[in-house]
Amino acid sequence: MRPKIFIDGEHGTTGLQIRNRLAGRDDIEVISIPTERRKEREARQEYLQAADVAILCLPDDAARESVQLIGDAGTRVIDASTAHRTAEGWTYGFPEIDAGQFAAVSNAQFVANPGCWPQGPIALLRPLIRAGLLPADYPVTFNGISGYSGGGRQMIEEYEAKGDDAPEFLPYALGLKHKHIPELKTYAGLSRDPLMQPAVGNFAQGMVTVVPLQLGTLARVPKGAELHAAIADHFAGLPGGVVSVAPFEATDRVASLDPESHRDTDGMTLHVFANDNRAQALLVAVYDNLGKGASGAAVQNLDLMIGAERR
Ligand SMILES: NC(=O)C1=CN([C@@H]2O[C@H](COP(=O)(O)OP(=O)(O)OC[C@H]3O[C@@H](n4cnc5c(N)ncnc54)[C@H](OP(=O)(O)O)[C@@H]3O)[C@@H](O)[C@H]2O)C=CC1
Ligand SMILES: CC(=O)N[C@@H](CCC(=O)OP(=O)(O)O)C(=O)O
Repeated sequence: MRPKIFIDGEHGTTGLQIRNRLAGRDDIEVISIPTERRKEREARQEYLQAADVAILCLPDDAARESVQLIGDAGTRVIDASTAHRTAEGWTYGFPEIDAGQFAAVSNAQFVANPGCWPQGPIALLRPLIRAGLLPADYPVTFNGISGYSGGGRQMIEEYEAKGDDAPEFLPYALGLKHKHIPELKTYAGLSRDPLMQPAVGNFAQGMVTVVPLQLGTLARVPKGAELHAAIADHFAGLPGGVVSVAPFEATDRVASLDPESHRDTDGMTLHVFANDNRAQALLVAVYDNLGKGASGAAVQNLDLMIGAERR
């Protein structure tokens, strides 16, 4: 029997991208709610309970409601929203954070798909903290830029209406309380709240996240090559081949840091740049906010949960 997959919110930005990625697959059956009934509780409950795996591509409150509507039907869930990322009983759907996380996702009933922003900094910082090269209480700041599809249908409509008149680069979350901070802190292994400074650009898809490090403040100052080796060692040999680590290089410009360079891919590329004389380093992650940042990650988690070959 092919597993039945229901995408709750399949007409939204993340949902549509998941549907496109699943189109043409004959190992699963995607069940779709009639468009006009997509917000009716009873109809959603019927589909949520009939599915083997439900993928929630909804605002946080609606995602919580979906879990409640499933009740004890046994449906497995991948939630793309922020609602359950640090919640008890949920498995964090970023399999590459630990070798054992692939099996944890495969066996989980409830998988919280990661947020687009935290994924890059988590991939970069967690191996360094684990290796003892950065202390857990390091005062992390990170900045970055995302395509406007990160803001969902509403932001896409706003940017597309303005066209060239939309701002090229717009910092936001200036209240310093972005909803992704707890997730980043938890899975990077930090003991203090990181300072997050995101921006949105006038392009649809793609993102770059940058963590600058002032290493001179540490009791033992690691060299850039050590940081790179720790990150590269962590990701070497992990299944899936989704996260790759670029060679360590002394350079001022790298064309592949273009946030759109990973558009429509599910991969993530990590870079380390450093000036050892200054005891400074930059950790950089490049990916598609709708690829590894959302829909690509959801399909990767689905494949682990249903035991499908990675495509
Ligand atoms: N876009 C991105 O890069 C990322 C998004 N996410 C998360 O994924 C989730 C979906 O985001 P995104 O796809 O961008 O958002 P969109 O606004 O593009 O899509 C949300 C969808 O949910 C539908 N919806 C809203 N309320 C309900 C409800 N009560 N019942 C059923 N359907 C409902 C909307 O329908 P309608 O439009 O008709 O109101 C819409 O189709 C969010 O939690 C978001 O934070 C996570 C990582 C990255
Ligand atoms: C450009 C933009 O507005 N981006 C969104 C990213 C949303 C997202 O990643 O959604 P989750 O919180 O469900 O992960 C933001 O910063 O809120």
